[in-house]
Amino acid sequence: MSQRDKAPEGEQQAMNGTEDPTNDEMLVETDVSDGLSASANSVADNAETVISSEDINVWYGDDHALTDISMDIPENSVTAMVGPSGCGKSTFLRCINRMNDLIDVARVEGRLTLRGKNVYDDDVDPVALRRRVGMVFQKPNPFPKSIYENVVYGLKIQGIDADYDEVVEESLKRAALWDEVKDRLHESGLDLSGGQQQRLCIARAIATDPEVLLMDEPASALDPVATSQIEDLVEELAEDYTVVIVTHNMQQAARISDKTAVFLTGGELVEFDDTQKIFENPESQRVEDYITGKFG
Ligand SMILES: Nc1ncnc2c1ncn2[C@@H]1O[C@H](COP(=O)(O)OP(=O)(O)OP(=O)(O)O)[C@@H](O)[C@H]1O
Repeated sequence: MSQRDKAPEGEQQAMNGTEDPTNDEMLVETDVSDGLSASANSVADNAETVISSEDINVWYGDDHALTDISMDIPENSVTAMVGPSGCGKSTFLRCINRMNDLIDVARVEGRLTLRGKNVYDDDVDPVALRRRVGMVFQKPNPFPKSIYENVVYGLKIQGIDADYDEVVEESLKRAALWDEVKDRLHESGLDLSGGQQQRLCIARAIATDPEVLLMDEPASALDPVATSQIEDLVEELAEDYTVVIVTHNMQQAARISDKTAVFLTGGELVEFDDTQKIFENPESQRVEDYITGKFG
């Protein structure tokens, strides 16, 4: 790993938020197609591909975690990654912004392009890539700083000159948090509720104006009200960003995503299609069994 691949302190802290203390997989038989929202399956046929994965394989040492993953993710949409624990969803997410570079034993092969450019080319700076591809983790992980400083953190460490007041207001508004915090911007981000902290992390991720937002189970540590706020927010964010979200919650995937990728044990992408198709009429029996909770 080269020096510049190393995450700055803040990103390293953010990495610490990836452990998975919960497992809310649907283990009972259920009809999740009821959750399909009006927005599901709404990606325009001519939507441009933003991320294209071509035969991506990932190994951790000798363990083959992802096998020949190929999919095209359209712009301004929500793509959900679902599948049982350990099937490689987070690993795939981390391929998109090269977070796997930070794991010494990880090896990635294949092509993964962002607007046509292979992010694994030698001339791609992973830090610059992560500016274009923001990430939000499972556990809200604001820094022990003020709300204001949390939002401008990425801009400051990257030395980006901007009207910080404007960025803070705009980012907090986009993250649906402004009204709740506008009078306490200089209080600690750690004093917010869990749901507010997660929206602060979303504001921090969008402050650097990325094109893509990766979200690794962003609501699984939150209560139902905060979860619902995050779901509404994700749908709104897809008007401006390409959102890729990992979730264990089938109803959440059905509610908020336009495309769904179903990974199954062994790091295999079994089906990738419009969310409505996956939940109402999947091609694969294994996918049908999984989404109806016949196996976890
Ligand atoms: N840093 C790592 N070092 C070694 N093996 C890893 C590492 N991260 C993940 N793995 C392994 O890779 C496989 C895929 O893990 P990954 O976390 O991507 O799955 P997941 O589908 O996101 O799981 P979950 O839903 O439980 O978060 C698992 O077998 C896991 O043990």
